[in-house]
Amino acid sequence: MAEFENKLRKFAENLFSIGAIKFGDYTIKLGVKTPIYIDLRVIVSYPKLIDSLADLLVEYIKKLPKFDIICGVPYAALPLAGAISVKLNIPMVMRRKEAKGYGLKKMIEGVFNQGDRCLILEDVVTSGSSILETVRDLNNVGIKCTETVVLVDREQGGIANLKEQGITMHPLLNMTHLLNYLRDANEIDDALVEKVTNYMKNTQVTLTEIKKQCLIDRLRMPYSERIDYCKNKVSAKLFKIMLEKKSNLCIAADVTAVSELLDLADQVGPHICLLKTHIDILEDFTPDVIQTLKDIAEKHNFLLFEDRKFADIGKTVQLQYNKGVYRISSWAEIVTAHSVTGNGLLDAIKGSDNDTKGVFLLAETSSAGSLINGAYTQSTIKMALQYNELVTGIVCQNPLFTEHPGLIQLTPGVQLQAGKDNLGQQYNSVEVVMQEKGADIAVVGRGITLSTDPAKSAENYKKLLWNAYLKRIE
Ligand SMILES: O=c1ccn([C@@H]2O[C@H](COP(=O)(O)O)[C@@H](O)[C@H]2O)c(=O)[nH]1
Repeated sequence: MAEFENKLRKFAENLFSIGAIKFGDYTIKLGVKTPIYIDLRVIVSYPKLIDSLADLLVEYIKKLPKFDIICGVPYAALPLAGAISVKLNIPMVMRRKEAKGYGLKKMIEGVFNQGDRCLILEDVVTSGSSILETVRDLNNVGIKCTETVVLVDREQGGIANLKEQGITMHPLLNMTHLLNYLRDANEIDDALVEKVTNYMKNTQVTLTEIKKQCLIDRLRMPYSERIDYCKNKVSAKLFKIMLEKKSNLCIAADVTAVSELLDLADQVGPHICLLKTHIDILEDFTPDVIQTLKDIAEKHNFLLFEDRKFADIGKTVQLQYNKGVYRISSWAEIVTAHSVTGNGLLDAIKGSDNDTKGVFLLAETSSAGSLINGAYTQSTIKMALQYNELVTGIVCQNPLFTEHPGLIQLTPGVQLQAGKDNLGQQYNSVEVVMQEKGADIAVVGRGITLSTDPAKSAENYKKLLWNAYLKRIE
């Protein structure tokens, strides 16, 4: 025991001597001011220190509940997590910090199994928010987290905040120990110890504050809470319809006869929040179809959504949207657009008002061999955020923009079972799109339109999708 404490003292003194502990006026995460700053990122320059610290941690960790994998909170804890992983021969996973919000990039790198128990390693804890962000991303891929080992606990609320979220923190050192050890070693005086101790007592960070500033994850938020984040009026309206009808089902009404379209709309109407059309595939389209369609939409309380996938220069899109036989802007509350031609296209759709218009931007497609890459996806999300008063959401296949609960993820390529058609369309099951792929609304076409009883089939999809959503936010 005394021997272990001596090692901790030595560790504290070493940290001070390499400049990892600084006294002065600093600002840390969440805008908190501090008279002591601990920056363990410098330890990468001291391999022997990493080695001896890893030995100390291994000794400490052996007393904790068993775990299957280890994850260091980026970045300071990563080299230590690596060293411990090697010493204990326990695999490590890494949480990508920079991948947030774009591309097909996985948030968690490494090999793991669903249900694996993960020990989280963190360098310094103030409020616990970085650990909770890591836990969120690990939980999202099915990894369980209940324990975290922390090198230094600043004693500003971290332990309690983590406990509230079901995580037990095991600090190697806390601030009180650290200050005492440094004073015993004549590195700091009593006045400084008192100053830092008072500061810690007066600057406790609560879980509510953390949740307000970070930890936003649309995948875990109920639709009802996301309405307040919507900048586009149509998104808010859509969320309200979804909640009223308990439906996150969009039908892809890809039929070629007007009578079929109207019949289908009336049959599936009670079960959908959106009816998606490709209006130009109707062989007998006449403008009066639109009024009938609008009446059905009103009767069953769903929105009309033309999947036009605009992709031209702004001027042409303006004409395509407002003119021609289809006069899309006069009836479709939502349209789709590619981001490929840039802002002009959205300016064209926006026109002079955007209160009643919504756009889903395509950031990924469900088709095999798509040429869209991560950079394009990322730029599309940026564009969506820039035009957030017009953009309802994003069409994509992966859980992107999780920190933007006001945007809706629309995911096509959904059937009861995973599969594909003979022209490159790829399907995921309801559970996969809702629980793994981040869909808020699933688009189902032939899964319903080709069934013998579309109304029944739509009702079934509606229930499955809604239950999958409820499970996701549990
Ligand atoms: O990436 C995309 C974008 C749009 N779609 C459209 O969704 C439906 C899917 O119909 P299924 O019959 O369920 O395959 C269709 O209207 C597509 O144009 C998509 O599939 N993938």
